[in-house]
Amino acid sequence: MLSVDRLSVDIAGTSILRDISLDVAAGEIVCLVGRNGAGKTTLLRTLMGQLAPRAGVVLWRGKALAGLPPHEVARRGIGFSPEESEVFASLSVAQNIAFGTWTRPSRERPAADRIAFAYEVFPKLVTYMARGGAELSGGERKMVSIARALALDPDLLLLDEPFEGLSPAIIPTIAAGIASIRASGRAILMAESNVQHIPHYVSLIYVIERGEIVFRGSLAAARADPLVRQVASGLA
Ligand SMILES: Nc1ncnc2c1ncn2[C@@H]1O[C@H](COP(=O)(O)OP(=O)(O)OP(=O)(O)O)[C@@H](O)[C@H]1O
Repeated sequence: MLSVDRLSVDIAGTSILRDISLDVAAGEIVCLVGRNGAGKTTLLRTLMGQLAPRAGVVLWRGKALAGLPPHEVARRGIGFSPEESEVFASLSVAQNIAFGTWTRPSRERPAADRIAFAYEVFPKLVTYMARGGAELSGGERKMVSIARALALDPDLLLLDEPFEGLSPAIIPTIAAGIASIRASGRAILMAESNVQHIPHYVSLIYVIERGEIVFRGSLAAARADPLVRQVASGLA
């Protein structure tokens, strides 16, 4: 479904990602693990078309994404919830979630159905619909951010550290939402710096260190790997 082949990205003349190769199959949950500054956000932003690679190929359903702007990448079925959530403070929760649905018209699934699915994933949001974006906790903002991405009906959802900075009390709610997204058959590529946050049903782990993939394997293999133990926090 998504195939990344030897992707390299420079920012302001500095090499940030080098020769990244990675695959996500339909319906799979793939986790990109690495410490802060390893390059996880840079990779997700490049996949979304927010950064241009220096070299390499990104294929989505067999077609190159090179040069497409972020809204075109989203139209092709890739959604993104950034680490900072990026909820619009001046819009209500309902407006934030509906925002942009017109950019992905679909005759099979009208916007109302896609929005309804987003509320099914995070039922608590129904009670906050009228609340302003500026009046939300970090966990509520995270739910709105993921729900907004879901309302565009992505087949692949990119989640950048969805648990980062959240209160422990809200983490199970976000984890349950991710589980229901997975149950709906959508694929997820999730960046994470803490191995304890990785769902046990993850299909594949990639570990990124200083802009390079240094490990690819199962969660059990990752937990047993001495190199992974050095670069990923949360390993017991
Ligand atoms: N706009 C930028 N200008 C210069 N350097 C940048 C820029 N964006 C990212 N970097 C650098 O690229 C490297 C990778 O950053 P990135 O944000 O991708 O890491 P990360 O793994 O997502 O970590 P974090 O969780 O801390 O965001 C870091 O060294 C960072 O300082």
